Amino acid sequence: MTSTVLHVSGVSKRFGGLQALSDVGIQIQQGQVYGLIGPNGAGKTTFFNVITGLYTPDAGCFELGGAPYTPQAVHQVAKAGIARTFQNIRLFAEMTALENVMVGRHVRSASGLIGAVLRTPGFKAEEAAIRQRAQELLDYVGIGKYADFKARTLSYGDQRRLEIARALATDPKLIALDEPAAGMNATEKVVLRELIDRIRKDGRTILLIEHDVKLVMGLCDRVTVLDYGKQIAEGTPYDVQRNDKVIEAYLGAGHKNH
Ligand SMILES: Nc1ncnc2c1ncn2[C@@H]1O[C@H](COP(=O)(O)OP(=O)(O)OP(=O)(O)O)[C@@H](O)[C@H]1O
Repeated sequence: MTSTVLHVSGVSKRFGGLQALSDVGIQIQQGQVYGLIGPNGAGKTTFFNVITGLYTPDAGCFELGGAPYTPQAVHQVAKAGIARTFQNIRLFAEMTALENVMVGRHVRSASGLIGAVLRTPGFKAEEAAIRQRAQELLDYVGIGKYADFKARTLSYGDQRRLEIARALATDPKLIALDEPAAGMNATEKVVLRELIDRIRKDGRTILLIEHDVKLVMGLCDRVTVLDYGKQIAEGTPYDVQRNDKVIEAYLGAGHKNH
């Protein structure tokens, strides 16, 4: 039986005179990789930012895990169960890879800030468990041997994998990846694809914005295509690729062909 992890409908967002999103909706089922594609400026990042609480929409209904969900402050979004990565990697550059993942895990910690400041026994035990889990996640994404390296010293591809480990550390209902393959070379993309596939096989649900259409088509169960803020197609990669509006949006005048 499938269950809906994220149900979003009627999302609109205007920036001054620009309608960046008009009545956009998606439904993501448990265990799916769901792709969001579209030419430059189509509204993908805006949609992502609305779902993850960075932008307040002008309209829209949201349900996460079957319950009403209001994407407001970013930390509330993480607590509600959506973890995201960013187009421009956002790691704590001077912290180690392990510490970066531990920060993600603290979203779920019980002893909280007071426990951390007072270093209560409960906090220390929890800290050890968080450390162990963080190491497991680094191993899982394939960079366990870099646990003690500062994040800024890792290669681009490894930094992206570290971001994914940090997102997984929050035990999210949905993991939202914003252009995870951006700037990667062909070999790194293959490794990334394997990793996303593995995350899916382990029962996680993924929303993916990606410019690399080949990657999206190879990975996703369903895809939504945006163009000028409108949803021009939704369906399986097979169907979407053959949709006339999609072909026009990607190849038509005024758009850069990806
Ligand atoms: N904070 C903002 N203020 C004003 N306009 C914005 C803002 N964010 C996005 N826009 C505009 O909204 C439109 C959609 O942009 P968005 O970044 O969501 O597109 P995108 O599909 O993610 O593009 P890209 O593929 O280039 O990342 C663009 O015309 C953009 O200039």
